Amino acid sequence: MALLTIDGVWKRYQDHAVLRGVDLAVAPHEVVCLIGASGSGKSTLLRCINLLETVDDGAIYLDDQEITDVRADPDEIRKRIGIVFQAYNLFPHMTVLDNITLAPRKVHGVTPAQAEAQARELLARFGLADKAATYPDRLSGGQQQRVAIIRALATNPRLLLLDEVTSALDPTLVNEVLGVIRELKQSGMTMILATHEMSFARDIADTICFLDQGTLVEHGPPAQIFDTPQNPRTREFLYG
Ligand SMILES: Nc1ncnc2c1ncn2[C@@H]1O[C@H](COP(=O)(O)OP(=O)(O)OP(=O)(O)O)[C@@H](O)[C@H]1O
Repeated sequence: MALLTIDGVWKRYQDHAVLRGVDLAVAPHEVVCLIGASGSGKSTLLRCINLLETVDDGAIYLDDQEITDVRADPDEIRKRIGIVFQAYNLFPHMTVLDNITLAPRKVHGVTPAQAEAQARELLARFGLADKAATYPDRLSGGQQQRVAIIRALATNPRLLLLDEVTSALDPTLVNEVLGVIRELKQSGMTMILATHEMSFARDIADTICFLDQGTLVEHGPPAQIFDTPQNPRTREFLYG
């Protein structure tokens, strides 16, 4: 059974259709990478899944519950779907620990002691145990992005969405964030990533989805999409 099902999703801004009937099923523990030119709709699709955008047509299901239903509670859904952006968006006036525990405490009713214990466990797991009391501006970009990923994990999401999480980083810092993503894959986390890094996508994805002007043109295992793309638009995008 799919963990996430995207069923005929359309998104329009004014008259411009940014997503055109996207269908996709994501299995538990699957890692999906969205690739495609700038403006093809990768971020918009992630934002629709996290309910940061409303869909105009179609539906999205998480564990068979329609999350795009108007009666669904966005806060409850977002507890189950973490999202991390290119710009880490940490709160500058809060320590690392407070950034991580904020949502579990304030939105999800976890006790401060429980939230702190879990945050410290995650910090230790990702090599940042000594940064709990540090403010974001004292951290490198790679460390800030790792904290942002930990913050998204702090509500124990079923699914993690990662939108170009290495694009703002100095190349030397990219690997530490990619390492975190690899470790999450090993631990069985279901993830959907939007990325421009083809070698990373090939390395980490179970499934590559190629989006072109809002249409999911082709999807399949990395070897199939990169070595034997079936659609001429995929070939054009990958090999010019
Ligand atoms: N709030 C908005 N209002 C109007 N148009 C928007 C809005 N958000 C996105 N768009 C448009 O939707 C299209 C898809 O954008 P989106 O950011 O999803 O693409 P993307 O594939 O993630 O691009 P990139 O790789 O550059 O991040 C673009 O044409 C963009 O200009």
